Amino acid sequence: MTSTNQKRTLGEFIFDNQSSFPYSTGELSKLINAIRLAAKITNHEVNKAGLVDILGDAGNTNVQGEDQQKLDVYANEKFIQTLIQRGIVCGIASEEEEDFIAVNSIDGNNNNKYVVLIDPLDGSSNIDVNASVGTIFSIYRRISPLGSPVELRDFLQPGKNQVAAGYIMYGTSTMLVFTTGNGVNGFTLNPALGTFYHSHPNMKFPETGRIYSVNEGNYVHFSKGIKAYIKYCQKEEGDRPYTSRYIGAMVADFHRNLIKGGIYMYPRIGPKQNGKLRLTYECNPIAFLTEQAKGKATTGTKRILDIEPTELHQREAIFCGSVKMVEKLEEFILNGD
Ligand SMILES: O=P(O)(O)OC[C@H]1O[C@](O)(COP(=O)(O)O)[C@@H](O)[C@@H]1O
Ligand SMILES: [Mg+2]
Ligand SMILES: [Mg+2]
Repeated sequence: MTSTNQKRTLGEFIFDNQSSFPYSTGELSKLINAIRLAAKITNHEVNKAGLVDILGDAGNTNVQGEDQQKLDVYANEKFIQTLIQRGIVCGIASEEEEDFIAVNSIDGNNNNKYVVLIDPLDGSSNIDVNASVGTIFSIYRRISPLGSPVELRDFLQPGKNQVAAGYIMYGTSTMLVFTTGNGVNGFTLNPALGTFYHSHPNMKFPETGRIYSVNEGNYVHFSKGIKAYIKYCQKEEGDRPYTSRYIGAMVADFHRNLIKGGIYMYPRIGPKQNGKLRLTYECNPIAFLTEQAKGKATTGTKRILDIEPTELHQREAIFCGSVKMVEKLEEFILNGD
């Protein structure tokens, strides 16, 4: 077992891999370093959530009509502040902000190339019960001309245009997992040293698995095909029944399935709603990681990364994980719905 010191740090990894980053001029490295810093600041508060006045409701609702938790607001502020203070992005969009935020470069111009979309605190319903939560981020190169103010279209690009994406998981340990289009790597924070170490190189989904993750409390609202797939998972046959695991934070359910093999599902809930998860800062970054880890991410009928977003906070159904399990689900949807 290589000791901590023998493992590369995240900073070293970014430095060593900078030349493989798309359009590498160092700006993306600085941006990932800023996300690393905001992650540590947020982690510090998450870890002592019960001791400081950061549990519970913040008393406002966000653009989704959801009650904001104090930690949603805190994480949102810390990530936005850290990115703005470093003047390395031209725009930020967040689950907790109705509109995107235009950011000038340090010299006051609009010369920065990247926009960032974030879900500052994923799994908000887990905060008060001390269960795992996360942060999700997605990075694009702007399409509007350099030197001009950032535009909405810079944030509404299809997921396949992402140059980087990742998440931070605040769980039994704190990890940062990300991709820049060259595979997926995971880093674990050594809290004593405040340093992320390269603990999980080249993460890949097992081709198949025995874990399915879905809120079965919504079962009555699921389509025939999805109900049939869940029954298939529960049937005593071959290597089934599979195990049902649902932490209630997409980041944590995804992370477990990435390591063990499995499928995460958040389907449409009845005719009206288009699923719960948001395309631009939840589904797209998780889908990019999934494909980079040799898994599959779909709406059930369409590749998530091919969807052309039309709204900043639009919702999409998502099924992602081990390729064989997602393909089996698609089969049931094709035959059942
Ligand atoms: O309680 P439900 O409906 O199963 O929803 C849980 C899902 O909603 C989310 O909490 C949505 O994310 P936020 O907490 O960022 O709003 C996911 O992390 C999780 O998988
Ligand atoms: Mg979320
Ligand atoms: Mg959130």
